[in-house]
Amino acid sequence: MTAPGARTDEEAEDLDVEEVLALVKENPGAPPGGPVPAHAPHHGHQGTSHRPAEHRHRATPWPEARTTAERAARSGSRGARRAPVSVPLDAALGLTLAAPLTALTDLPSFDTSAMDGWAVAGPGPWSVRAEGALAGHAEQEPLTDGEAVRIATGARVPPDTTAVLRTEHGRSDDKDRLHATGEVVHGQDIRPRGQECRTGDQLLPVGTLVTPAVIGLAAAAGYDALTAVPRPRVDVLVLGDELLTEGLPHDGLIRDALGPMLPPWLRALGAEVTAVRRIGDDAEALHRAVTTSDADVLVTTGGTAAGPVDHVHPTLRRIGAELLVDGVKVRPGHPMLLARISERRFLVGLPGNPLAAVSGLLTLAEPLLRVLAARPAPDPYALPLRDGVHGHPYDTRLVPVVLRGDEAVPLHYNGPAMLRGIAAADALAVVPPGGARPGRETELLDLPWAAGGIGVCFT
Ligand SMILES: Nc1nc2c(c(=O)[nH]1)N[C@H]1C(S)=C(S)[C@@H](COP(=O)(O)OP(=O)(O)OC[C@H]3O[C@@H](n4cnc5c(N)ncnc54)[C@H](O)[C@@H]3O)O[C@H]1N2
Ligand code: MOO
Repeated sequence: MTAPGARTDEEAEDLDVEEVLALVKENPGAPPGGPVPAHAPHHGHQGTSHRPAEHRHRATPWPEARTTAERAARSGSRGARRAPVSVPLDAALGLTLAAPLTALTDLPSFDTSAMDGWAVAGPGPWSVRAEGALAGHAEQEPLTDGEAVRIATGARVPPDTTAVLRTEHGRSDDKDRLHATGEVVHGQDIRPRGQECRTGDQLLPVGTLVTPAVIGLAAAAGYDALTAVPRPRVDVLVLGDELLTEGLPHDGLIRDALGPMLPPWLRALGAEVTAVRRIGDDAEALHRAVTTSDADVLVTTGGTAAGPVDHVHPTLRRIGAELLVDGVKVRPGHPMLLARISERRFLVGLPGNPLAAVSGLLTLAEPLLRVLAARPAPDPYALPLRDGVHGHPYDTRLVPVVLRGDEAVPLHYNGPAMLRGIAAADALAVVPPGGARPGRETELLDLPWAAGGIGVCFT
């Protein structure tokens, strides 16, 4: 039973963000307490008040939406993942190993000098051979006791070498005999064959993300190509008649922010972007684009809500797609959706409001693409919020933050239609329903260019 004056869940879901903020301020008992950053107010249609009640109740809680997206990518006999392929080293950055990296050679593959100096045999002084040993050159004759040869770092040490004497630790007398200026330890500055690995040793397991260092190790270990999970192919379909691809906004037309933003972001999430198509608000063109694409994942932008030209739901119904997520209890971005359009193909519907699209990207596309690309899940982490953040009563909020020391600082300009906050952000804070007080530990979603910065996002 509902207490007099209290709002029911359904009524509260009907609140738009401005109303929710007002409600929190009016009620001193409601969290969060303390000062609240002056978030820019949200304008336009924020709420679900225009949507039919049965639609609202299908909205999935935010954490569950993410696990649904992961599960969808895993379902089926071998999951929806593409079969492993052999990829040349220079194209493998950001992929995941589908076979262990096993050494094809000993490393080093021969006994090597670790320093520039002389290879020596037995105790000094030594007579020095006329011809030196350079890296990459033919093997030298064995040394005999009392003999030395000039040697470069990385050169093969001649057979029967007992030590390498660094240039700075040797001097020649007037008869051109070489003396050590200090103690010479047997084996010093020789890298023995197989010191790092033997042929057949496993260097890295299946599932390793291919970083620049992995590419370097693979090359050193004899590989020309790697067996890897290919990037899932993604077509981006940008909906909306109001969008310009260049110049200044005019006459009610605005610049398309998502067409330029999504491809590099999707690549950072492990995808290969195979096409970016501008569809307009044309149901037939959307149907054609969806049914003729052979991408693994279609990402649409806009057209997810219930307006007269919102064609995503009708198109999914027309092709008999299975809606796995139809609305998420998250602000911004709640009309986002995930559908299975055939056994191994998916459609992620991102809302048109740009920050709402980012929210959909990180809530649905990130887990889906991560599993399809066989990337490891990032370790969840949390930091205290420096300032309190108002929450929605029932929905999670994603709020751009910068990381300063051990704190996350919420940014202004976090309205659904704004990119100003996220463009300056290091991460998105996951603010639970009800909000967060200053100092509260809050889960953070890293942005791909902020996390470790290995640059896979820019490939
Ligand atoms: N009756 C309802 N109206 C709205 C609801 C609702 O539940 N019922 N939800 C609101 C929320 S929340 C959001 S978010 C938006 C989502 O709308 P759509 O996904 O249908 O997107 P559009 O209507 O096409 O566009 C919304 C907004 O975003 C601008 N936009 C679209 N594409 C781009 C782009 N590529 N670059 C920059 N800006 C873009 C577009 O011009 C609109 O201003 O719906 C609310 N309404
Ligand atoms: O306002 Mo809507 O929550 O998705 O951006």
